[in-house]
Amino acid sequence: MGRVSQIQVAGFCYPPVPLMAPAQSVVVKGLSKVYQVHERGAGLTASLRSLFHRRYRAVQAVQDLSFSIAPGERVGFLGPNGAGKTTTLKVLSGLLHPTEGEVLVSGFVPQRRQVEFLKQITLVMGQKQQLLWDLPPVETFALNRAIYDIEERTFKQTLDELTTLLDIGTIAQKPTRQLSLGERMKCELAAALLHRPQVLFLDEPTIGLDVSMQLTVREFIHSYNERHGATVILTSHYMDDVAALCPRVIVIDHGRLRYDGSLPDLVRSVNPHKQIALRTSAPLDRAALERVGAVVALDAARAVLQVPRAALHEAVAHLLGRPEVTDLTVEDPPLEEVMRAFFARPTAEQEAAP
Ligand SMILES: Nc1ncnc2c1ncn2[C@@H]1O[C@H](COP(=O)(O)OP(=O)(O)OP(=O)(O)O)[C@@H](O)[C@H]1O
Repeated sequence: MGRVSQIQVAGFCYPPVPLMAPAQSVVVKGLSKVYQVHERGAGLTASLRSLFHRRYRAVQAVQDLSFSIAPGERVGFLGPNGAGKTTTLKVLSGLLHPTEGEVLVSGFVPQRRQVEFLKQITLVMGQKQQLLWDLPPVETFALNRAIYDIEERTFKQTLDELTTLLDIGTIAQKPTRQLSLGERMKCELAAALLHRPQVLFLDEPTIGLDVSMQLTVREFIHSYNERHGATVILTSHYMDDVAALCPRVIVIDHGRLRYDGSLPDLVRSVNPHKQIALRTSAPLDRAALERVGAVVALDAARAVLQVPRAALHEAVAHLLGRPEVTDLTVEDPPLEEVMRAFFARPTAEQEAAP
C-alpha cells in the first residue's frame, strides 16, 4: 500500500491527497467482510433471554477477493443474489470497513472517508435514493453543491451538461414525489455526478426501468465515462446493461472471485456454440441439417441450429447455398442462459473437494 504517502498524526492524515496520481483506480487485495448477525429465537421468552445472552452468527459476505481496475475502465460486477456485490461496493466507497484485506480507491483508503476521497467517488444505489422527497430535484442539486463545495461556475456548467444529456430540464423542477421511477433515476444520476467524480460505483442503476429508459441510462453512463475518463463499476441483473457497457466483467459467487476477464471470453468458455436461425421458403430436411449442426427447432418456415464456433464459417456458407433459405442470422445464446450455466458449474474448491 506504498502509494498512499500519508502520515497519520492523532487521527489526521497529511497530506490529504495522494502525492502521485494512482496507476490503478481501484485496488483490492485479499478483501474479506464478515457481518456479525444477532440471532434471536421466536417468542417473548427468547426475546427476554437475548437481552442478557446475545448470540451472534457470522455471515461471510466477501472472501479473499482481489482485483484491480485501471482509470477509465468500465467493469461489470456480476454475481447471483447474495454473492457479495453490494457489500464490496460499500467497502469500496468507505461505508463499510473490511474485516480483512486492503483496499485503495483513487489512491485513498476508503474507510477513512477523507473529503478529497469523497469528491472523487459516487455511489448510486438503484434501490435507495438521495433526492429530497417533497422538494424538486433542483433543491438536492443545490444542497450537493454546498456539501461538495462546488464553485458556482463549475456547478452551472456541469448541471447544464447533465441536464442536456439526461433531458431533465422540466422534470428537475417538479417535486420528487411526483416523478416516475425513470425520471427519478435520471435526477438521481445528475445529483450523484454534480461533483464530477472520477470513480462511479453503480449498484443496479436500471432496476425497475422500462427498456427505453434502461437504454437512456446506459447511454448516459457510457457518455459520462468517455467525456470524463471516469472509472465505472456496475452491478446489474440486466445482462443487456453489462453487454452494452462493460468490456470486462468480474464475477463473484458466495463472496469469492469466480472470473475476471472479457465478457465474450466468458461466453465462449461457457458455451462454445453459436446459434444459426434460418427462415425458409420450404421445409428443410432434418437429416441434412443434422450433418451441419444440432437441430434446436425445425418447422415448415424456420430452423434453428447450434454449431461449434470453429465450424461456423463453413456451416453458414453451406446453408446460404441452399435455395430454400431466405434469411439467416447468427446469434450468441442469451447471456442470462450463459450466466445460469456458469453458476451451475462446480467451483474450483468444489471440484477439489473429496
Ligand atoms: N447488513 C448486513 N448484515 C448481515 N448480513 C448482511 C448484511 N448485508 C448483507 N448481508 C449478507 O451478506 C451476503 C452478501 O450480501 P450482498 O447484499 O452484498 O449481496 P449482493 O451480491 O449485492 O446481492 P443482491 O444481488 O441480491 O443485491 C448475503 O448473504 C447477505 O444476506
